[in-house]
Amino acid sequence: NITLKYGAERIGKRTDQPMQDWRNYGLGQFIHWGVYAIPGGHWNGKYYAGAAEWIRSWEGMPNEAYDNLYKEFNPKNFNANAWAKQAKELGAKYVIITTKHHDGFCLWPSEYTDYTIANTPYKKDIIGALVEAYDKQGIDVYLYFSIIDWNHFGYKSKLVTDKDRTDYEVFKEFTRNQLIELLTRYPETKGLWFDGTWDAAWKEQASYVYDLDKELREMIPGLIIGSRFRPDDYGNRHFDANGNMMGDYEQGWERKMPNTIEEVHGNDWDCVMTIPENQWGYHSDWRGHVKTSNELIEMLVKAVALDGNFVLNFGPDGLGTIRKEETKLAKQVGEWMKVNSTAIYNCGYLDWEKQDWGYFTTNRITQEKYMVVFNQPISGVYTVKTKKGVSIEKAYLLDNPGLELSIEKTYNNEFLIQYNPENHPEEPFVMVIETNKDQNNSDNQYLQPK
Ligand SMILES: C[C@@H]1N[C@@H](c2nc3ccccc3[nH]2)[C@H](O)[C@@H]1O
Repeated sequence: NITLKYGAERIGKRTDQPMQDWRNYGLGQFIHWGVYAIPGGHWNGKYYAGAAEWIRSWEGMPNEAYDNLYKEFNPKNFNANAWAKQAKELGAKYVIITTKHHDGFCLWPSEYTDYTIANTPYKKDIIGALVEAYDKQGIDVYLYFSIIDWNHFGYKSKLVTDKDRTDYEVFKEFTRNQLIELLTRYPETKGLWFDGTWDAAWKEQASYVYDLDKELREMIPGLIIGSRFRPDDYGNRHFDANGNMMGDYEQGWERKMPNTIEEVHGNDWDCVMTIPENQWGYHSDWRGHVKTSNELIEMLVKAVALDGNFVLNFGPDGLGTIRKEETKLAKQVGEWMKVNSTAIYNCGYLDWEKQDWGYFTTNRITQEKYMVVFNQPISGVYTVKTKKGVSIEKAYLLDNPGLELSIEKTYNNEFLIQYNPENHPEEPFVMVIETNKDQNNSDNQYLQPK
């Protein structure tokens, strides 16, 4: 074990209520919005192949041109209540909103820079409007904040000269001021989602970030901050030199997912996912694979089945409209959630062997168990291997509890549930299974020894 001053503040999951609420969300919405939505991945008639929110870094986009875009930012179609209502219908329990992306443009009227929404034709506080609208829908609000800030003179990716260092000190205080400003203006914030913390310059700031982390957490009790914020004494991120996670949940799953429970190391985690292959901000020409609702639902279920949260990204256009492809998917996923969210909300990992037909989830509060089916077996036989002493007493479809499914028990304690629907289901469906243990749970005030 290596002695660290700035390593993991805790081993194992946080157990307080705010974190239990976070753990039980299941589904979240990411919003990437900013001046990058104006060019939407094109400039001077040329197509930008990278992620649209990175267009400033493209040699086809002169910095001068990009840095003046804010003077035409006037999203006349922006309607925070419409976005929040759509998120409610999607079934998102929380939202993560970009306050400032790598370009440094602030969607709130920060007093620490002129590069903000206050100095655009639109003028009004976008973050304030969104926080209020999502709060009204009962959707918890988290703020995304990029440490990388291409607009600030003091931002450096690495510290070489003495001047770099003195400039960077100014940048560190600017960053601290903006974060305190955000939590002061929006005390409803439940957490911060940091990004852009991979630079060498930032990785040298263990002591400053450790103190800033503490200061921010003291401002809002229960504040939730992931692993993509602090570096340890040696510049390690996410996991310190002893392999312990820093922060409250692992933020390493950007556009990718774990496949086994071992890969999540017993930590809470989120997967943040784009609908196209790699576009967070608005790109008017999505190329490559655009995920279907069934693909997104399977990712959501896989995340929950492995004790994580799934955060689906939306990138509104330069006028504040959520594009039709995203609206369609929000509706499709939302319709599925209306019928099946019982297997998502408050659910997590069940330590039974994964089967080919799909995923197990279990409700952390009621212990009810679910089978979410993506691959219907030709045989109509759904194999379930339980733990020793656990037998399946009952199985039925979540959306048709009256139709009990037949169960066969084999000699080596496997259970074969038979289900042959007349027609091929068009989308994933959920079976509920009840075990002898569940019966005991419901009767446990009588059966357990005094
Ligand atoms: C949540 C995502 N994180 C940002 C990002 N920038 C990256 C640079 C290199 C590799 C991965 C990156 N992800 C993306 O722009 C988006 O905000």
